[in-house]
Amino acid sequence: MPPKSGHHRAKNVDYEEDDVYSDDDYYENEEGGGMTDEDREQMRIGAIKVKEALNSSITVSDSQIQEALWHYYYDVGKSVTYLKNKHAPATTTTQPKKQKAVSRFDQAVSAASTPKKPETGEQSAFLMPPNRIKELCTAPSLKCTFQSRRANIKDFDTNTGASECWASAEYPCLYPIPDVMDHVPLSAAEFFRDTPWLNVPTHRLGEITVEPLFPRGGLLGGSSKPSKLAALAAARKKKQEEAKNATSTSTDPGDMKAEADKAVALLDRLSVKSKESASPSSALVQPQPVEQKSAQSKYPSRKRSQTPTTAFQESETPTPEPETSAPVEIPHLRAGPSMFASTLCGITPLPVKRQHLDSTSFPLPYTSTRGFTDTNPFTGPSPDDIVLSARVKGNKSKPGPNKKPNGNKLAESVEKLSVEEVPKVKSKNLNVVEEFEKSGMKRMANFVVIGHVDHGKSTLMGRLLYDLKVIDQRSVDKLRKEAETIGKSSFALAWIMDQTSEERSRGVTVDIATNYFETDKTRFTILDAPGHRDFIPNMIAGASQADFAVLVIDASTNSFESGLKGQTKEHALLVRSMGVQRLVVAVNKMDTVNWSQDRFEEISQQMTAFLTAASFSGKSITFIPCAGLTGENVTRKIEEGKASWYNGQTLIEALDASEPAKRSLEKPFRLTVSDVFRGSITNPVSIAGRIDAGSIQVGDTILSMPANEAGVIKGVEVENEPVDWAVAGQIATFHLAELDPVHLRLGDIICDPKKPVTLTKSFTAKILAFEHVLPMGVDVFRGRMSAEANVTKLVAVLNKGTGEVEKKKVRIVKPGEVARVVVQLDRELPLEVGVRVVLREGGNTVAAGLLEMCS
Ligand SMILES: Nc1nc2c(ncn2[C@@H]2O[C@H](COP(=O)(O)OP(=O)(O)OP(=O)(O)O)[C@@H](O)[C@H]2O)c(=O)[nH]1
Repeated sequence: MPPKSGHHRAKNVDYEEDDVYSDDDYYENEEGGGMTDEDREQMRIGAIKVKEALNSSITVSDSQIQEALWHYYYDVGKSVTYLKNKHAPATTTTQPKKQKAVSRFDQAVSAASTPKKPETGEQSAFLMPPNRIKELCTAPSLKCTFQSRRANIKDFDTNTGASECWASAEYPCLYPIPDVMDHVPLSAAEFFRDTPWLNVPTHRLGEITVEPLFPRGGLLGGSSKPSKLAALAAARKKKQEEAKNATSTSTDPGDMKAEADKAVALLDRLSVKSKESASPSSALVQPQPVEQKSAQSKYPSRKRSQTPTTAFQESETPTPEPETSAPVEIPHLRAGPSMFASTLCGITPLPVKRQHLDSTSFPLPYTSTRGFTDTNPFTGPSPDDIVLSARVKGNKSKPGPNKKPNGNKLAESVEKLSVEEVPKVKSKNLNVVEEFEKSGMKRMANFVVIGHVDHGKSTLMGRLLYDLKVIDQRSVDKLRKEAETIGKSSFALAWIMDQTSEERSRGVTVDIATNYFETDKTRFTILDAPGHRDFIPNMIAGASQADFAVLVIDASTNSFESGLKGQTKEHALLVRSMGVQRLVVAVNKMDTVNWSQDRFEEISQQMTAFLTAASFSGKSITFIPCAGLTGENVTRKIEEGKASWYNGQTLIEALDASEPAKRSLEKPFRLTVSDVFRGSITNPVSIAGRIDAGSIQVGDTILSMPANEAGVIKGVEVENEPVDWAVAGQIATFHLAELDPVHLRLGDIICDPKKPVTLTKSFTAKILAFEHVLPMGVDVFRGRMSAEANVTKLVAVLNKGTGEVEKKKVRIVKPGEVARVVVQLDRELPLEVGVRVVLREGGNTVAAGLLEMCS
């Protein structure tokens, strides 16, 4: 049952006359279990394709096909493979080979029952009376191994009381025994009374192997996934095995097959810019071949994790693989016998020999780690030094007239023995704003790539990075090969951005992917957002870090239209209400419409009308025709003769023409946490995020809100290079000290402890309504932070242009209206005036707005 939308709730309200809407609107999304028209259409077409592909090779119901399509986001290939794997084995039971081997048990059972002629194609099927089936499946005293004797009940005939069953060595009993069997009394002993092998001596009886009676579940029946712990253990085990295998070069064809099977899992490791490679210290633990440090390593990207706990689990999972290049001497760690044991056993205890561990055996984590100087335990004074220096300080008599021994020396020295807290991380005490101005740093811009699912966002960004040589040819060739192995060759460029195996196998972006490139003028950060509506919260997190947006639209027939009904409009509205003013509209896949000028103009006109209505200024919107797959008009002009009607900018020129965003350098430091992870062995607590305001430098003390816990900035990295400071607008990584990761959550605000962000329980906001808003329950999103809340009061409807009050006593805010509302949060959030939030309800974006007052 899909969650109720704002539409639904609105229906129960006593409307004013002008507020009445047709019922069709309200139930638009309710039919079809929350499926949109577009979903239904995709489902219909997908089901036809799947049926064609299955080619009546296996019998699968429509609902099973639909389940598979839904699960795989309408990916026909994946759905067909899944259905084949899931249902094909049933046909193997009919293979004559297996049926030949009818066991004596089966013969006995068959003889005792009333046989029914097997149906065509199911020669092995035979009838078994229900009492027998029940005996076989349930009799606790029956000493038989059901691995070879399980009965599968295919169909139960209620008239005859007979079930059509077939014995199978591979398939467990798939259905519960029908209740009607309970009425047929026949014990196991009776059943087997005349069988010669009943008198087998007990010591020769076989062991019982109890197989689960019911299916373990899968896509269509419960979860077949292992628990997180089991998955973790399996991943560890797999990793260890891989490490073992890596040491011995095997040419066994079996190994090669196993390798092929693991293709998808390996993709992560083969990824050009994995999380591990992003970290200098992880490179230390797992040395990479020199050629892997190609041009792209300059701009490695990192996928964001969903939750901080996951982030930690994930980062802890991969255990450092042993270095295979140098033989590692395993130290003998077993302790010698104790004195007591030696006396008892009469052994002369050997002199205690200190274990000498050379640096290759246990490499110190900091031996070659950049930026370690700050964390070297010997650079600072030891605890003894601290006490000694405090003592010296305490004993130092201050010059001046007050220098008089008062007789109470002990009390005086204790008073003076205040041990000053020596910061573990030294600060250079820089004037960061001056440093920034002096640095002559290129201007910086972060842009979020938005648009409906599959409109080509990741491919377009992959192409941009490839053409700008951020990604080298070798890496792209590798990706292409890997994509081909799983039949997704058209996604090779998209894989530059989409790096998780889930994203790659499904062909769908799930979370924000970050990457960097620069032009002569600007250093850009790409935030590639997922297009699928299920991942809107992730898209919001990306949009909250952006200075401007690139809206990608698929120009191909029907795709633009279906995108309009889907996320094209929703994404555009969201970024606008989150403060984004500039929009580059990439009219993509122009190759599919033969670079038609008419199509480009049709899309431009329709989108201009919509975007200006959504309060984007016409001057801030640029339309660029392009084709990410072929690369035309991305960084190079369109091939001559293809689109002589267009002589405007390429995509990269349009990006470069964007005005740099204003940076609030002088404001108190604010950072929105978008990732929490283990940076390296020496940096166990690291966060990443965009600096919203102010500046920061190594050694600064920070406060994590809402936990209200202090910590110290131990290191800063911008684009994976260590730096001394960072300023507003930059997306950076921060290694923290003296802060327990339990106090960090995605979406938290890191701030200046002297000017901390306030915790808010209730706020007044100016919102733009996407759906009907009335006093209702909502989820408030800010970056990756979210909390349950209630819209408690509709204060007024405002004029869109001037913001003046147009109507008080509001009972409902209609879609498209701007209103002032009061929102009560279920828990305190670090929110301030001027912050932008999104209100969602039941998976739909209801409104977005700007905080005007917090309390
Ligand atoms: N013909 C053609 N196909 C393209 C073009 N750009 C992308 N595609 C194809 O469109 C499909 C989807 O591309 P993606 O880049 O994954 O789309 P996306 O918008 O990033 O998808 P999500 O991130 O999951 O929303 C792939 O099969 C691409 O090969 C193009 O310019 N021309």
